[in-house]
Amino acid sequence: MSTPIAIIGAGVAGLSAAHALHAAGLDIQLFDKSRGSGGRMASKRSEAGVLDLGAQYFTVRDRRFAEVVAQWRQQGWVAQWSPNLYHFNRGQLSHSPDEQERWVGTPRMSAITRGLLGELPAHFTRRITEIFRSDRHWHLQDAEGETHGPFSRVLIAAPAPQAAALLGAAPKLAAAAASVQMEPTWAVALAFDTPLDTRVEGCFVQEGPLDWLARTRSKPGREDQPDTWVLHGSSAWSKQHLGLPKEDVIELLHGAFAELIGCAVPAPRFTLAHRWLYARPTQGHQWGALADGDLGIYACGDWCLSGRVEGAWLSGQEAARRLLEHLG
Ligand SMILES: Cc1cc2nc3c(=O)[nH]c(=O)nc-3n(C[C@H](O)[C@H](O)[C@H](O)COP(=O)(O)OP(=O)(O)OC[C@H]3O[C@@H](n4cnc5c(N)ncnc54)[C@H](O)[C@@H]3O)c2cc1C
Ligand SMILES: NC(=O)c1ccc[n+]([C@@H]2O[C@H](COP(=O)([O-])OP(=O)(O)OC[C@H]3O[C@@H](n4cnc5c(N)ncnc54)[C@H](O)[C@@H]3O)[C@@H](O)[C@H]2O)c1
Repeated sequence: MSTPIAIIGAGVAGLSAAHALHAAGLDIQLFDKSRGSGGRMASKRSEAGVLDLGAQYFTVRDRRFAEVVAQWRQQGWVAQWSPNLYHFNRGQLSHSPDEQERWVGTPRMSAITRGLLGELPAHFTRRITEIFRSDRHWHLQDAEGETHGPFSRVLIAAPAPQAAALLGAAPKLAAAAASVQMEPTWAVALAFDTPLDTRVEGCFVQEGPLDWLARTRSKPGREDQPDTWVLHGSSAWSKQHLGLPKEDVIELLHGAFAELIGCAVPAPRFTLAHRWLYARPTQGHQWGALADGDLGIYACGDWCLSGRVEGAWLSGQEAARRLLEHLG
């Protein structure tokens, strides 16, 4: 058996790379600090049903991504979501229909990464703290002090600040990753016993604390869920309120929601808040992926491209392509 390749991060980018490398006949091993796969496209099980707290949907612009999404659709992992869309601007809630195709995982966003993970070898609840070389191979150290290896190559598929911290052995790559600023997002879920009397199913919010809100049961595969809403704070508001206790975040975003939604909003029977520290890069890049073929270190993630699900998937493909190219 050949020496395997380590992939740190089992979000869309890491799993995209894992798939491409596995398909090329290479042994890979995935490591993630969380309890499961998905990263920022994870879904949380709760007493109010499954909640998509991170990525809400994705769009498709690239031909290669379109091909893979067609396969995901055939496998039953995704379906189109055509919400009744609104936008909120200058104190006005307005209907805002468009022609854009939007896709969601079914019956939850994490169905995609769960499908991609399949039977691939993965180690969860393993926060990697260091990558070091010994005997011409790479080894990983985790937060519990355990070492993993040997690996022939390492591919880091974590958000830029977390990738930068692991790229000490490749200073140029570390500097590029460290130059990427990522902004936080507070996410709040609210569940109501009585469905809200509104036609809104998704809303882009252009002022105030909120950035986006969505009605979970308007998404395919979630029709039977209670009336649950996911609200996202804007980057500016989330940054400003980064250290606020969750109860206060829920109260403030619930208040902003009640003010703009245009119908009576009773007290929710269930609430939840989640803070995404590295939610989105402040700007997109055209790097595809970062690579040092001589060292055998690669980095990928949404921050190497568009800061969206599509960008993450394409970046994983690009990292795998460059790794395979170096192998000859
Ligand atoms: C609130 C929110 C809303 C969004 N909405 C949309 C949307 O509607 N449409 C869209 O296209 N995109 C959206 N996005 C962006 C989208 O979720 C991301 O672009 C995409 O999921 C990023 O995938 P990734 O694999 O690059 O990174 P991630 O999903 O962040 O995966 C990185 C993985 O690395 C792991 N990790 C990090 N450090 C370590 C370490 N030291 N050791 C081990 N594991 C580690 C993490 O646990 C994580 O699982 C949203 C993001 C957020 C946060
Ligand atoms: N909160 C976060 O941390 C985070 C991180 C990454 C991406 N996102 C969001 O993910 C979405 C994905 O982007 P995309 O380009 O794939 O999707 P998209 O084409 O649906 O939306 C892109 C942007 O165009 C505007 N827009 C689109 N349709 C609109 C409509 N009908 N009415 C009014 N405005 C409209 C919105 O400002 C929206 O943010 C974006 O909304 C983005 O803000 C959020």
